[in-house]
Amino acid sequence: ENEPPLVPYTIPIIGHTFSYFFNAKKFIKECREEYGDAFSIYVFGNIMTVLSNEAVSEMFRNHDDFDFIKAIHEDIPLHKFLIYNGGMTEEGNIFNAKTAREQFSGKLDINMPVVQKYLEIGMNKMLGDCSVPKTIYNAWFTINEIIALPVTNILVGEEAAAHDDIVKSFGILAFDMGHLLVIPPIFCFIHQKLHDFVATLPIRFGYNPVRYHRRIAMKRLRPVVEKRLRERKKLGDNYKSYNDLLDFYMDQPNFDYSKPYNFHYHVDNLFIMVFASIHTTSRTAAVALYDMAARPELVEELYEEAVKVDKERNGQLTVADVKKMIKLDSFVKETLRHNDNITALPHYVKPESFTFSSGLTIPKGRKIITYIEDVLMSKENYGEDAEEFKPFRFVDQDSPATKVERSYIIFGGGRHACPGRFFAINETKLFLHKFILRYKVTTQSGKVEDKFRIGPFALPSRKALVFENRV
Ligand code: HEM
Repeated sequence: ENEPPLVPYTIPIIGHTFSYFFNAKKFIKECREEYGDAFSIYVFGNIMTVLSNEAVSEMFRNHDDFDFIKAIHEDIPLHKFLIYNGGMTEEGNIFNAKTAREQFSGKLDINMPVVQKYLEIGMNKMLGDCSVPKTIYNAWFTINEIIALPVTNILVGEEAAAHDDIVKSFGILAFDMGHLLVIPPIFCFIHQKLHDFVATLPIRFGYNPVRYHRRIAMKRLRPVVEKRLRERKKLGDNYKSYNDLLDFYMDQPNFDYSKPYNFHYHVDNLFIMVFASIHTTSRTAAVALYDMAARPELVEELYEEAVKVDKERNGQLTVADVKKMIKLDSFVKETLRHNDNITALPHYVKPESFTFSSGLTIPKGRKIITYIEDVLMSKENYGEDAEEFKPFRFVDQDSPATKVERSYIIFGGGRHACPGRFFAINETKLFLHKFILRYKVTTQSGKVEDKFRIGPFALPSRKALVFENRV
């Protein structure tokens, strides 16, 4: 009773699947105009409730009533790959959130010099000298390799991260798992369990992308852990902690290297952080480059700001200096706002039912998804020109890219809003800062490139970017 309206459909079983998958922008917009903040559609054999504006804020305020983990496992069966820690669990997620908050975002002063040093090394390696212009298709992969280097250093320390294989492995881990996401849930038309069966078929035939990555991680991390255990024993209280996640895991009360598979458990936890931290930030940095590439006037303004901040510090920036880059911050926020996903953040209803303040009720087990485009492009919050790309929209607005607001849900909202966002934004800004000082980038076509679309979701464009040294 009193459920959000179910949008009518004509073809049984198929329902709205085609409109949602091939024409999501128009279809969801029309539904929203007709049915308001909450409505249900029938896709891939299931009813899904789409939420916007106030209904989204209510969902974030009552986050404990909504299950994100079940929705993630449905798309990527992490629990089947990460066999030693069970993938993402509620308990594990509390620990991962604490890890991101304390070890990444909470230690920016210590982490940023590491990021700075290795971004420069990564850029040298992957882009290097562009006195002869370099054309790169699908630049996300290149940016991802650059970003993987500083993050791997923060995850496992300089000694292990000196090995190219572990950096490469951490960089591509999320892409390897992402391949499985491409299996569309067509079998859900028959039954959800059939989809689960098909999605996990590669594993049944022995394909587990994590196995290869685990082998590399074990090979590179074991000698470092063993060395540190010896140091800990010898130095006792005088042991000087290393500033990396590996040492943090070694400090945990449940770390016991002598116990079989205990280290595997911690490596699986590490993989979740790899998954959460590299792919997300490299995607943001890549989209920002594509956004910059067709807007030369924007780059020149950012360049002026970059030179000013850089001169004051002779190239060695502190967190306070990164904060001073207000134009860059605004640009990064605008890039994130224009991420072009139509829907995002699927969750499942946990209690018997959930009732919104509007009186609409959804039952236990219902899948919900936010109409993120509507929230991020809301005229009410961003004005009449909400849909325009205005890079300096947030300058002097007391609205940094990290600030979670009801109209800016790129990092989620409420108690479970992304705890890694301070690290992510600082790292992205540092990447762009170093990049702008050294290079110029243009799209090969000379126009703004559209993102690469998979149904309602958007990924960085795969079109060519041309990189040149700044003279
Ligand atoms: C631009 C980059 C990033 C974006 C867009 C992003 C986005 C998000 C979003 C939307 C959520 C909330 C999911 C929900 O509502 O249930 C989230 C949660 C989370 N993110 Fe991020 N994230 C980014 C970077 C990072 C980084 C760098 C880390 C780790 C250092 C990280 C770690 C986490 C963790 C652990 C959670 C779960 C928090 C919880 O459930 O309490 N994220 N992220």
